[in-house]
Amino acid sequence: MTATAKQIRPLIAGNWKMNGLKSALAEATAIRDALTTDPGAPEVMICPPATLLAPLADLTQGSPLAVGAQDCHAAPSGAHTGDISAEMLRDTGATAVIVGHSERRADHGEIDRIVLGKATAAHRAGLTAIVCIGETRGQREAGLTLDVVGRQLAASLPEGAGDTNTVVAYEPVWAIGTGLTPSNDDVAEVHALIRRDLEARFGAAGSRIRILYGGSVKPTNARELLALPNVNGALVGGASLKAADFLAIVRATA
Ligand SMILES: O=C(CO)COP(=O)(O)O
Repeated sequence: MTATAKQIRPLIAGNWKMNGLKSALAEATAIRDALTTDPGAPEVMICPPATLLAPLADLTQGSPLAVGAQDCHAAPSGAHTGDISAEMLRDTGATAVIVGHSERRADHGEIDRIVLGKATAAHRAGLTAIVCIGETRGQREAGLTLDVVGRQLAASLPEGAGDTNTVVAYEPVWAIGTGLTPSNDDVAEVHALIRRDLEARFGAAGSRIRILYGGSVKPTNARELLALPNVNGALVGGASLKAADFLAIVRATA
């Protein structure tokens, strides 16, 4: 049976990217203090830079605000200067890690095989892998969106993916940080494709894996985007840096 949107608890995750000195913890504290533990409330997560993972995890311990990282190495330990393993992230108190963000795909040449290794590492360490996929502007204009997204999804998700350890984030590259978003129909079309592929590969678990939309989600457009079929939450960049904006997006799931 296909799970309905109502049965899937939405996730609103903030990706702070390379933003946030210690002073940013004040925003996280404001977010933490505004969250409720209502069963109907969405799950809420902040993914700060690695330097803030441990202090944020301390700050949010026992609260409804979860902490995620932005990247991990595929290996558990070893000679990889500057890298951080999924096990080390887990050790900070993080419970999730974003892998395959388009900025890492572009800046660090992370192809699907590398993303797959990182998602596998996340699972090995007991973290939820938030696996990002999405087309560039050129690919959309060439009519390749569904091909690209389908291919990235198939090649980036490990065999052991399920609804408790995996979240998929659809982030059209051209919508990130630009103020542009796809039309509602276009978002719904891509999310429907992702859902079909997840169900075909993972069966019942595939119907429960959360599919987030990301790319210029703001308080002004969140309610509309979050109401679309198979949109089970949002991965928020710029608007997650200010508590008031982020909380407005959290409330838009109601
Ligand atoms: O890349 C994003 C989240 O991972 C989206 O960023 P913006 O919300 O700033 O467009």
